[in-house]
Amino acid sequence: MGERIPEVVLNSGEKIPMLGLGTASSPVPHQDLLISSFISAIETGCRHFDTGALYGSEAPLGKAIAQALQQGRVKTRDELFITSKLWCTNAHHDRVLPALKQSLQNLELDYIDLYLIHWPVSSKPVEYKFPFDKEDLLPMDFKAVWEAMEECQRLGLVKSIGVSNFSCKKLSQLMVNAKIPPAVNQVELNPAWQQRQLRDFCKENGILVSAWSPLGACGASWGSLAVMDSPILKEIAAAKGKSTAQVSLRWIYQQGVSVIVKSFNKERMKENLGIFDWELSEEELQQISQIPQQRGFSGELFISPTGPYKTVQELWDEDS
Ligand SMILES: NC(=O)C1=CN([C@@H]2O[C@H](COP(=O)(O)OP(=O)(O)OC[C@H]3O[C@@H](n4cnc5c(N)ncnc54)[C@H](OP(=O)(O)O)[C@@H]3O)[C@@H](O)[C@H]2O)C=CC1
Ligand SMILES: O=C[C@H](O)[C@@H](O)[C@@H](O)[C@H](O)C(=O)O
Repeated sequence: MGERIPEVVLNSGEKIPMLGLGTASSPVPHQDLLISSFISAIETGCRHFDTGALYGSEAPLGKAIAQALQQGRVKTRDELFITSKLWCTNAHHDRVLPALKQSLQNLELDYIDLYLIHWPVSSKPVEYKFPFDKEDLLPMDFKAVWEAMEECQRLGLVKSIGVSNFSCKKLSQLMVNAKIPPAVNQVELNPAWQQRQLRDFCKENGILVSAWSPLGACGASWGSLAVMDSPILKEIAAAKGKSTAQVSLRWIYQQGVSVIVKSFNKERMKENLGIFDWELSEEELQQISQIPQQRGFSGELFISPTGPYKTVQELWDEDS
């Protein structure tokens, strides 16, 4: 068992580990590699796993969980925190529950801990394909989709519900009719994209912000080295005898944001867990606040002349 990972209590009353293993990778590796990576993550002490209908990692994660329980690496399923996400094609009132049941079947689980609306956009309920055809993009009926998400929680199939890639404005629109507030908003967040306005808004509304691409997705086609090559982060890392990745992950955690970091390498998994027994000083935090800000994932994928968002400004609402 590695470093004890701190937990916080969500507005649902459920606890969430403040660091989780991201499982998205493109292309999707062989299922056996994914299963062994997830077993390794459990061995290093990771208990929070982030997947989604989009990722192709639900089934191997389910197999890794079953193996870990059978091998006694975790005593009960309740020790784990499993997040999955509703994809755009199923972001329609009557398709939410069937989509969740499909994810539960893939994961071989009776419930998941957190279910997120993946993007604030629906698409025609055609057979799943990715990349999707932009003419299939549709406005999301926040009220109807969120009512269906709330029903999933009331049925006990999910412990907490939330969103991903929602701006302050879109969160406000969703919360107008919400009977259950979103517990989490999972967004791109790292020292090169600090999302201060969104963090302040979510804190005021009791919503936990969770950071995706905390290392700038340095391995993804659309990712960047803005984090891993940051002179400020590298200088702080050298002075503290930590890695640049650890400084980035620690900075995120020290903002009260949970971290979803992907690594399929056991040594780097261990490295990423080593962020809870030291801290960044006020001076170091001040230095990091000076890092030039640039969103990594533009969201162009969801922009269409016939879609709900015709510009990235309409998607992100100028959050910074
Ligand atoms: N809600 C959403 O829309 C989105 C959610 N996500 C979630 O967030 C997760 C993490 O974000 P992701 O975009 O994957 O990118 P990350 O910022 O987590 O970076 C992952 C990359 O960093 C490498 N890496 C990991 N640890 C280290 C380290 N200590 N030192 C150097 N390199 C390291 C990994 O390589 P290696 O594996 O070889 O270690 C991988 O190539 C995703 O897997 C997914 O679960 C991601 C994007 C969007
Ligand atoms: O949607 C497809 C795009 O790759 C982008 O959405 C992904 O980064 C996805 O959000 C994820 O969760 O990894």
